[in-house]
Amino acid sequence: RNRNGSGSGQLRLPPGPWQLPVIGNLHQLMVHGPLVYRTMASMARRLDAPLMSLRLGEVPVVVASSADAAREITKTHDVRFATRPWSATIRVLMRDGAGLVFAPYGALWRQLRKMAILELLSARRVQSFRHVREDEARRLVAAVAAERRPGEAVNVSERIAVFVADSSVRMTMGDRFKKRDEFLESLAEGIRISSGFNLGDLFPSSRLASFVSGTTRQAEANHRRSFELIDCALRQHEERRAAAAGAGAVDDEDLIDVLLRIQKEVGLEVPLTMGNIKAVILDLFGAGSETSANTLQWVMSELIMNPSVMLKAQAELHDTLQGKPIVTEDDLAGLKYLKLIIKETLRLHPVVPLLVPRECQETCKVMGFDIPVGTTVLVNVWAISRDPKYWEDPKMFRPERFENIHINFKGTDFEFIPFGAGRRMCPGITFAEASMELALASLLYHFDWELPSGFYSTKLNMVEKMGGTVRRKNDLYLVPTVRMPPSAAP
Ligand code: HEM
Repeated sequence: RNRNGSGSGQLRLPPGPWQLPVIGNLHQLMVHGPLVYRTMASMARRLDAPLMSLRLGEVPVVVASSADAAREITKTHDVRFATRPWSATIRVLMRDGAGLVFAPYGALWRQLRKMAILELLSARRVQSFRHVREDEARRLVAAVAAERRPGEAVNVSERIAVFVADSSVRMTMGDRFKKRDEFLESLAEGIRISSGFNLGDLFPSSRLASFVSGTTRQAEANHRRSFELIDCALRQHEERRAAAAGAGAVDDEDLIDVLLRIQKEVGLEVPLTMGNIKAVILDLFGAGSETSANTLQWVMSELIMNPSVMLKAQAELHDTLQGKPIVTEDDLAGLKYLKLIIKETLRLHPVVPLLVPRECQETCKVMGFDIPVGTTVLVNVWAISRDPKYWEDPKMFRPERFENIHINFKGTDFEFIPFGAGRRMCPGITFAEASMELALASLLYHFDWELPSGFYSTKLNMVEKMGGTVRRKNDLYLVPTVRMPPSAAP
């Protein structure tokens, strides 16, 4: 074990594995491939270190891997860890103004956060988009039915991603976006390059400037492209509004309307620039789409491997709907088992497994160790929610485990925080739940699902891929059989 960290003086840092000069612990992480949350979990277990020090290139990192450590970081010392590290990449991506996800802790972040909680992602706002989700869920089942050939598989991953993307775009700009595919591509790249594991960000002061400038160039190109596409979305939005006003039509506010209205309000503590507005729009997609879509893909993967769970969920749906032609959001409240399935999936497959990185703003003591100012702090939610200390048979997919206990993901039960906790916790839970529940209920109500012939559920490939979020490495292909014909839908 080391007492690492150059210049740490007499500080008592959390224990960590041996470090090499220059690269620190990168070699131990990289040797096991890109699923770093898994490698970090086994390192922390081996060292019995709920708080563990690492150095990734030049970046000092502390990883919290127990419920107590997570509570200390996100609750007890909340304010000290309430800012995000700004790498060279993030600086480029935020050049025209920060959004909510990366805004440094301070007045701008507070204002954006308040706007998100009270206006953009409030329960009332989420409710106001009900018709969009119901309409997109109908399209989802219609698309599966149309694509289906007897005995042939449908790309479920793709259908789910399209459902989530189209609903998000419509809630944001009131309509489909003509450049949706380009936009999603640029967004996925932005998420990947901002995740902090590229060489330029790990060696910010390096003289080997080529990879630093390579990273910066890539970030610059991505930033330019994303902002051009947002400009395009804003223009399309304006044209639509003008046409609607001309026709005397009155529409619900979409999220762009809300943002532009708030921008004009007097008395804002910090003026909102168009740069901030565009960054928030990007945030809503970046933080909301891949996360919800990937979670749904993991749900469907687990259901295929656990057919008795799928049958139980379908039985609940049929009992609740009593032959109604489609699932509506009124039906969701009665679907208790379906909600447990989503909960259990968030436990086994937290798609943001290390939370979004925090940075220590002020040297402080946590669990008897010193965390120096400037340290990047990660919370290994993946490790915590599979730890046998808190979970019986942690690797088993068993939604029933949540039946008689009051553990929830709302940020107070630290053994289960897939959305984080404290001031920086995800503000999009209600938004995410609404689309995930409706899409899942619709897929299970209208179809039975099987693996293509020759595949066995116990052999389903569950290999993960880490981009900005954790997704399936291979798209999920399943064979649907119609159970309740979507054509019966109005
Ligand atoms: C299954 C779906 C989702 C998961 C698992 C998830 C998870 C997370 C996590 C782990 C964080 C970091 C929390 C922390 O640092 O403690 C976060 C932050 C955030 N999420 Fe989500 N999220 C989801 C869906 C959404 C949706 C649908 C939206 C909005 C449309 C959203 C918006 C945000 C924003 C804006 C932040 C940054 C908050 C801040 O820094 O103050 N998320 N999310």
